[in-house]
Amino acid sequence: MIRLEHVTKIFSGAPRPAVNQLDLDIEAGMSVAMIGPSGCGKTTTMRMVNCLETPTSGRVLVNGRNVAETDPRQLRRTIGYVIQQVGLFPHMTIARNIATVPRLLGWDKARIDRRIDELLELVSLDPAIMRDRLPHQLSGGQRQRVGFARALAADPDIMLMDEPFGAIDPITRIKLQDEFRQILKKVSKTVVIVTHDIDEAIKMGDRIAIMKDGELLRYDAPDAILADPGSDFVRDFLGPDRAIKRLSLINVARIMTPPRAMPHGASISSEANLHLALSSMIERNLTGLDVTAPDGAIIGHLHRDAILDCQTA
Ligand SMILES: Nc1ncnc2c1ncn2[C@@H]1O[C@H](COP(=O)(O)OP(=O)(O)OP(=O)(O)O)[C@@H](O)[C@H]1O
Repeated sequence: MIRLEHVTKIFSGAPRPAVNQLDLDIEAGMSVAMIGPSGCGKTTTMRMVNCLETPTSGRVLVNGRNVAETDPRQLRRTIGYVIQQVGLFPHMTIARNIATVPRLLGWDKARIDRRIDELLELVSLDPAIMRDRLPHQLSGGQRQRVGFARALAADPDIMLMDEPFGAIDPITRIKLQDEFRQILKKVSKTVVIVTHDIDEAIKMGDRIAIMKDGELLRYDAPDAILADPGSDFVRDFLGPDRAIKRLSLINVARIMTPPRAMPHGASISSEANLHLALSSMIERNLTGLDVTAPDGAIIGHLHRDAILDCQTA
């Protein structure tokens, strides 16, 4: 777990602290999305966790140990770090890039080779095609997958991700968010992700930390924040469509009712969210949809009114 205790960071010559008296507890296995206006201290906070910045005062604890008393190189080997521009070594093959930390840890060649293939498959890249390529021979989305695989290589407990999808086109971005979230849940990592995108924060975070001027303004589950922003700043930050945003947190399966005798003829997956379901109904001018299981079988029915009722629940 990660704990920040009264952490303040003042850069020399700066008129005010970049991070001011920050207290934050992140339980093991939890994903936290940090969001806030540019310059509010998100990246500085994250960089203090892996010792790339040192707090002016206060303590940062990782798994109970004060990072100031830990060897920074050793610490960073136990923390995966993914950044926007990926930072792959340009003259090294994809395989060697992924092998960076395992090599530092002295793993034997066979173990490293197995891990490279396993990780490439995990991020949906074909090892036979990708292993020997150089970073410039990959698309931006593929490079981001490799950066993510590299960060996971030595199976760290913690993953720090600073705008990991910032440079990716919107369609690939949504796909990567879905995939990375699934992978991170499967391998149960503690995750801190910095983002500018509130939809990304809602999707990726079990909790959202909203910062302003170096201070933590709100730290709560996405649904709790969307249901009750608590301040004008947070309300404005979430945007005027927060009721619709809330729908993206609820799966169709949660409110579907048994299948109708007469199917609608238009369907949606039980794993889709209500935002998508409502959008699909509006687009097709329908009041309901059949709900299907992954094998295509109709397992339920979703009425538009049930979605609207959800908002008041
Ligand atoms: N190395 C540094 N030296 C001096 N000031 C810095 C340094 N790094 C960051 N700052 C300042 O600290 C404040 C917080 O910066 P930080 O990068 O943490 O913000 P952020 O919330 O991540 O911003 P953005 O969303 O634009 O990336 C800013 O005012 C920034 O100018």
